[in-house]
Formats: sequence, structure tokens, C-alpha cells
Amino acid sequence: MDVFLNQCFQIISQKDLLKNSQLVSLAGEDCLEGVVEPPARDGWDSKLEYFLAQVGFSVGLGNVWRFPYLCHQNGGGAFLLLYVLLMVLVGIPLFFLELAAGQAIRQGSIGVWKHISPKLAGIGFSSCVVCFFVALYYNVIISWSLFYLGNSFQYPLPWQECPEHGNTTVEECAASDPTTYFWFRKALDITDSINETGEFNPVITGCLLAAWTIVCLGMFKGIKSSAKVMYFSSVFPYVVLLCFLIRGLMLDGAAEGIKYMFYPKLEIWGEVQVWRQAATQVFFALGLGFGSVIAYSSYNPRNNNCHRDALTVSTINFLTSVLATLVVFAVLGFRAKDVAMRCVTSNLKVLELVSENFLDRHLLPRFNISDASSVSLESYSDWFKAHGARVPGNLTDCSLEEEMNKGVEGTGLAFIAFTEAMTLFPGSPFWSAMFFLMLLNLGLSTMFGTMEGILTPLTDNFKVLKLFSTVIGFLIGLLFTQRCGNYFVMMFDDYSATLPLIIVVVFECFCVSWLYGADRFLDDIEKMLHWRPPVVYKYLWKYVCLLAMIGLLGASLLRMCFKRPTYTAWNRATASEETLEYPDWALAVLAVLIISATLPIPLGYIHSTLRNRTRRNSIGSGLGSETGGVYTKCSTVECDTPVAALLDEHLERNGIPKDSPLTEENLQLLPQSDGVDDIEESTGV
Ligand SMILES: O=C(O)[C@@H]1CCCCN1
Ligand code: NA
Repeated sequence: MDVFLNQCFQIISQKDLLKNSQLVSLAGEDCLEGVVEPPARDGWDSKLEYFLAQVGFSVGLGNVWRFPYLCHQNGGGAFLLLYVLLMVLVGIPLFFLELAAGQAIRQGSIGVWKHISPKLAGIGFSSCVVCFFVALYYNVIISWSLFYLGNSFQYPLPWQECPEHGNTTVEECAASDPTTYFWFRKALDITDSINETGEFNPVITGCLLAAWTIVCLGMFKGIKSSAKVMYFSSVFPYVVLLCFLIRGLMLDGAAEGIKYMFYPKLEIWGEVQVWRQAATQVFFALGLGFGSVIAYSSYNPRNNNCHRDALTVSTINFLTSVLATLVVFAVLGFRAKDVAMRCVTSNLKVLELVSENFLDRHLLPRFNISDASSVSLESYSDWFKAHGARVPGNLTDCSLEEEMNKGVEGTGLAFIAFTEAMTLFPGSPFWSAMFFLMLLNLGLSTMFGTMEGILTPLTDNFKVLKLFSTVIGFLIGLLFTQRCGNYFVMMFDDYSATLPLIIVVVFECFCVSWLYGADRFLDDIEKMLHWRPPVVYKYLWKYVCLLAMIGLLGASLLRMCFKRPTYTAWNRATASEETLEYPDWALAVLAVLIISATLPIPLGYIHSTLRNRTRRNSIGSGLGSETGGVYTKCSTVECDTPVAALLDEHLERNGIPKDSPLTEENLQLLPQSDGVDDIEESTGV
């Protein structure tokens, strides 16, 4: 360290003779950034505010509609265990890493990585791109929630019965069911495939405009205003979830639903795809790699206990997922039981007819088939298993599980299955309004986080207008409000936030634990918190997380190469869903998505290397040594007095107040040096 300080000192004093700004940037950002205290910025008004914001960001729509579905598809209780394991081994350590990095360096994602080494700035840009992609489609889901919320204030609810056309029921609705019909035809007016764009859907476009307006207003004054909104929007979802849980547990079928869900299928532990999905969900749920966690924690006081935050936020996140899963399965169990009981009733009617001239009396059930309401689902299925197939009349088994398996994925879960279940509640408009208001709040608090993940690093580095970014977000968002928009939402959800996210996190973890050094990072945290986090984090970062993520990356890449990506489309003619392959152009879009989110990493590296090389050539051998390595740099805490004092003096002499942030603009104020300008011009830097 001393050697390095000396180097910095030397360079600066040497160049001080040369006077001015370029000297400062030429002496290597490496020295400079360690020396000058990070710019002063406003912080959270209270710890509670920060905490709610962090929880609000991480707990999102994913907890309600992704987690329950994954859990249900991948082995129920066994998936929960796997999830907890991955969260403890990979999720929490990386979450802690991001929290600590943001808090120590006090900048957004770009600044944080640039601070560690200018060559790594690309990681921050990648985070921003991922955040941007997620913000784009997330807000579309919010606009759907707004649409449903707006339609909830009527009785009966518009998705309760099929609309009549003249005297006949609309065919598409009769062939499916009212909620499915409402979703695909009334809300989305969806096209048959991603190839037919269809025209704009005006209502949804209006809702999207409303959603972006709300987001823009909510974050108008940065974290100050969104934090106030957060008091409501982070807490309200819990109130609703608890109400739904209590209501749900009282429903007939809830117990079956929950039992079905938690029944552990341990064999799934051997499937790579299940591990992949669990790990991806851990990343997505905690918001790792988005840069938002870093952005939020960068507004913290330096002595904030970010280790405890990491533990509490991720635990709350997990418990919320479990809570949401309980609610979803209680309600779906109720819906499935309702369907199954109706099936039993109609089957018993058939059986009654058949039994009149049916000889084989002993095949008939013991229970009273003429009174369906007295027959339980279990006794019916027991009887069906034993004799059902030998009785004429094509009876069905009325399986509850089969019903549970239908339509519980993604948008289908929230907007079809759950919506349908709620129509069966007494006072259905109230419950559905509550539900969509909850989705809205879950989504909004997360949106604030993602926007902060984009804006904090950019405003630290460049000045961009908030309004501008919302307008861009809305304009690109129009892609999703065409009639085929739902297919794009699915595409973004499946691909933009998975692979790039993993790549970003792999680099983050590698850079901190190997390039910067896990020990050194722990030293920094110790200086900041005044106690040293357990050394186990070092091994988790260096080996466990990194290997786990490289494995995950491999699994995801292999899957992408060997399985042609598909999506679920709605076929109007058959009034049913079908799985289609993406056309070639859509695959190209998909590739562009993934590449544009990951490309900043190598580009940033190349850019910085080229710049260093130019500099080295122009300054001569003296500077080469410390800009040449991946980096050698003072950490914020370590680099203090001598060089800092010198710089301050230098700044003051040039009329810049000591504590003013060292932005590009400020540097421009300094007198220009001729020689350097020429070099920079001639090399195009
Ligand atoms: O699970 C979710 O819905 C969010 C998405 C954005 C990052 C944090 N988690
Ligand atoms: Na949220």
C-alpha cells in the first residue's frame, strides 16, 4: 500500500508541476478515485425507509406468480428445501456482497465497478441494461393489473360469465371459460402467434401510459419521494396476502391444495433443470445483478449493519414467497375442488342412468348415487379407481390433481386461475380489487427499485433526465401493448433477465473475490462496520458462489443450445393454448436481447485497456506500471491524507470548493493543458 501511495503521490506531485485536470485523470483514475472522498449525496431519512425500500424492491410479482408455479412444477416441498439451500449458499453471500459494495463505495453500479477498476465499468452498464429490460416488461404487467383493477368495481365481475352475442354465447368463450376468454380476448385481444403483430390495443396502451406516469411521479424527487410511497406499497401487499390466507384457509379444498403443494418429491433433486430454475429464481427474487441493491445501499450511512440487512431482507423475501404460495394453493385447491365436485355430480348422474339396467350390481358404489351432495371426493375416487373403468358410460376420474395442474403458470396464474377462483367468493368485486391493488403495489415498489438501478449509476456518471427515461420506457413499452404484446412479455421474462443476469453476477463475484481479493474486501467491510464478518464468506464468495454460478451458466447455455425456445400461444379457433416454436426473427430478437445485455462487459474492458495504452504511450514509462495491471488501487478508507491534501490544495487553487463532487464538469473548469489535449484529440479518446 505504501509503495502505491508513494506512487500516486509521485505522479500527482510530478504532474502538479504540469498543473490541471488532465493531469488528474492522467495520473490514473486508480489513484484519484481512491483519494477523493466519494461525492456527497442525500441519504435515507431513516433506517425503516431504507429497509422498506429494499424489501419493496426485492419482493415483487415474481414472489406471487413465479415462485408458486416453480414450486409446484418442481417437486413442491423438495423444491422449497433446494431453494433455501441455494439461497443460503449463493443468494445471501452475494446479496451481502452487493449491499456492502454499494455502502462502502457510495455509488451506483457503474461507479462501484469503475471504482474497483475502470476496466470493470462494463459490469455496471450491463446491470443497467438488464434493469432496463426488466423495467420495460414489468410495467406492462402493472398496466394489466391496472386494467383488471379498473374492471373490478362492478357486480357481477365482467369475467364471471360469458358474454352473449345476440342470443348465443360467444363461441370462443363457450369453448374455454369466462376468465380465460376475458384475459385473452377482452384484456389482451391477443393474436394467434408472435408473427401477427395486430394493431395497438388502445386500452392497454392507456394503462401503460398511466403506469409509467405513476412510476415517474413516484420517483420524481429520487429516493426521497419513492421512500414515502414505499410506506404504503411495501406494506399493503402483506395485509392483502394475510387477508387472503385467512379467507383461503376457510375454503373447502384449501387443505387439499396445500397438501398437494408441499408434498415433497425428492427425486427432483437429481434433475439439473430443477437446480437451474431454483437458482435463477434466487437471483431474480433477490434482485442480484440488477444494480438496484447497490443503488439503494449507496445512500446508507457507512456504519449501517448491512450484514444483518442481507439476512433479514432475504429471509423476508423467502417467507413472502412461501406465504404467497400458501395463498395461491389454498385458493387453487378450492377452485380445483369446486371443479372436481361438479365433475362428480355429473358423473353420478350418468351412473344413475346407467345403473338402472346395469347387471353387475357389485361394481356399483356403496354410497347413495342419487344424492351427489352427500358423496365425498375421496370416496368417489376410491370407487372409481377400483371399478370405474368397468362401468359403461365413459365416466371420468374427476382428479383434483389434474385440475390443480392446469394453468398455474405466470400470467395465467394471476390473471386466469386466481381471478376465476375469486369470482366464487362472496363479495367477489372486493376481493378482486384487493388482489389487483396488491399486484399493483408489489409491482410499483419493484419498479422504483429497477428505475433507481438505472438512474443512480447514470446520474452519478452522466446527467440524464428522469422524465426522459420514463418517456423512453413508455415508447419502447408500446411494443408490448400491441395485440401480440403478451408474447413479447413472455420472451423478455424468460430470456432477458436470466442469462445476462447470471453473467453479470459471475463477473461481480469473480472481480470482488479474486481480483480485488476477498480478504481485502472483508478488511474494507471491517473498517466500515467496526467488526469483521465471518470468514466463511470468503470461501463462499471465492469458491462456492463462483462454482455454483459457473455451473448454472453452463446449464443455461446448454439448454439454450439444445432446446429450441418455445412459447405458449392462444389459438382463437380452437380456444385453447398451444406451444409454438419461436420463428427465426424472434430468435434473432432474443439473441440481440442477450447480447446487448452482456456486451457492455467486454466493451468496457476493451475501452479502458485501449485508453490506458494510449495514455501510457503518451506519458511514457513512468505511469505504465500501475495502470497496466488489472488494477492496483487505494480503497476509499486507506487512501487519505498526503495525496488527498495535495489534491484539495490543487482544486482550491483552481477555484473549486474542496468538497464538491469531482465530476467531469468540474474537471472541465480546470485550466486546460495543451500537450495532453493534443494527444487526446489525436487518439480520439
Ligand atoms: O421477484 C421479483 O418480482 C423482483 C424482480 C426484480 C428484482 C427483484 N425481484
Ligand atoms: Na415490490
